[in-house]
Amino acid sequence: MEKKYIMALDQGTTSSRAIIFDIQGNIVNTAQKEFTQIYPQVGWVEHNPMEIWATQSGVMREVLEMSGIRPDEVAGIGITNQRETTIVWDKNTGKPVYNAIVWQCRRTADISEALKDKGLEDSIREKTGLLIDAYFSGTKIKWILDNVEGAREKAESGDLLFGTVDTWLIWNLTRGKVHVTDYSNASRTMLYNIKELKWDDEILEELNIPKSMLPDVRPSSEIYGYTDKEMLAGAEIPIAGSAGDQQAALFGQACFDEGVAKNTYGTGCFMLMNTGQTPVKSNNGLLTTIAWGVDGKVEYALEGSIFIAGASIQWLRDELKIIYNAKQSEFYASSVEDTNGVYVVPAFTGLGAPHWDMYARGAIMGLTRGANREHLVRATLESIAYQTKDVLEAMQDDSKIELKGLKVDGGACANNFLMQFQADILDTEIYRPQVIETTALGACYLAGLAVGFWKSKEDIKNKWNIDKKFVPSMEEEKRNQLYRGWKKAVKRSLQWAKEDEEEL
Ligand SMILES: Nc1ncnc2c1ncn2[C@@H]1O[C@H](COP(=O)(O)OP(=O)(O)O)[C@@H](O)[C@H]1O
Ligand SMILES: O=P(O)(O)OC[C@H](O)CO
Repeated sequence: MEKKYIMALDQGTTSSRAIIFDIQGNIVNTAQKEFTQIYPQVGWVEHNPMEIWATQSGVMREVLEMSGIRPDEVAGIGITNQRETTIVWDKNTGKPVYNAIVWQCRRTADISEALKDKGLEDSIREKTGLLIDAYFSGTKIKWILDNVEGAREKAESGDLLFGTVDTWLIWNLTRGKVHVTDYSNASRTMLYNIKELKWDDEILEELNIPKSMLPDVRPSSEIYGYTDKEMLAGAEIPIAGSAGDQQAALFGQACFDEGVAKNTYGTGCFMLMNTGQTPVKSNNGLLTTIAWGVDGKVEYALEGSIFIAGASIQWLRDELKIIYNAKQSEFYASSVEDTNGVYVVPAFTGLGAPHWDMYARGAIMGLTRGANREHLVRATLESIAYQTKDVLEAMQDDSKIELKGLKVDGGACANNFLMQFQADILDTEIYRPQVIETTALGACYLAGLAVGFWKSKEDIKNKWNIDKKFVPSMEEEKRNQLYRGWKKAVKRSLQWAKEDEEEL
């Protein structure tokens, strides 16, 4: 049977998606299913790994059926995933010993603080490129081993496996035959030495994590294994690519050259800049991370992680109930000339880059008697653009590269008001591609390269097509004045929860 398609499995924080692409890199069909978010305590976030697998394998079958495509027409599967989220399972039964601890979960803040108190910040940064934070997988594994009955003994006797979501999916797709991850996902565990390309024995010892639990780390584009025969009507499809979702988006945006960056506007916002084969150390609160391992070499990126972006629009919809859907935010924001002096700082789960303040909390500043719904909606959208500016300034300073333009993707980049305001406040052109599902596209390209569906990165670069360019048109004085107001508002939100605790 002629191989005409590549399938991307995009396992995100709120939903599992399967997308089929043709040889032009166009989307043929998509199937998507949301799954349960579990909040056992304030600040804790979990997913059920079996539900992750059930939804992901379900949409994989569904997208084939709805498109009338036979599994043996698919040349390869590429995987991309929410990063850092931690799953530990028993290799004999295939059953997780605990729920997946999600990247947003703050339960290991104290384990992280303890590492900082021991003065390990510099060495961990040097080796892993990361700051010590509950965000990453390392402390989450330790929590499971310390808190789930019998887990440590089983781990020490070699019966437990750890994986980020890519690893969990590959293990299940191959029915337990393959236990691997790719460089980009390994670089988010806080256990992996991104320069020497190996699991770090000292950090493992510090966190008391047996090395036998860890997956093999492999390039982002190669055949790891094949789907089990019983899964898709006897077809054995090569699982041929894998990358964390933000790195996959960088690849899908064809940011292959040094100094080229993208920003993904989803639940959070993640800006990554390709820094080539050099890991650039940040002096401004950015992360150094592996972009991918492709063509026999590993490339790096600088990353600014913003925890709340599109999620603030969900907050307007679900909590404040002042919009019916995300799209409506554009209409309200455009119906007023400005925010009437209102600023929203959506620090609902603290602030990520470049502030890294676990104790910051959300704030609405500058309210006056005339402030209305439209102003609040506009201020919330503007906050996404301001947070991006904070990150971009840090990135330019670290890389010494002045960005000439920024490629964008993710659900919220469909908002034209937001994109124009972003161009204005950055004073930089914004390029929105025709395919904004770049995360899945990146996974598809990585798999396609491994199975020879596409020949080279050049081949892929030529497929990048623009939908719309946003050109800055704001006066410098106004831009500076608006941004000063934002900085003032952020200052007021920092350390809020901590002071509160002290007062109590
Ligand atoms: N037109 C819009 N304007 C503003 N925000 C939007 C718009 N459409 C979607 N969003 C936001 O984008 C997010 C969904 O984007 P998506 O890329 O699917 O995110 P994720 O992969 O993180 O789940 C949601 O938080 C939603 O509120
Ligand atoms: O699933 P997303 O799009 O919210 O992305 C989550 C990131 O990978 C977290 O680091």
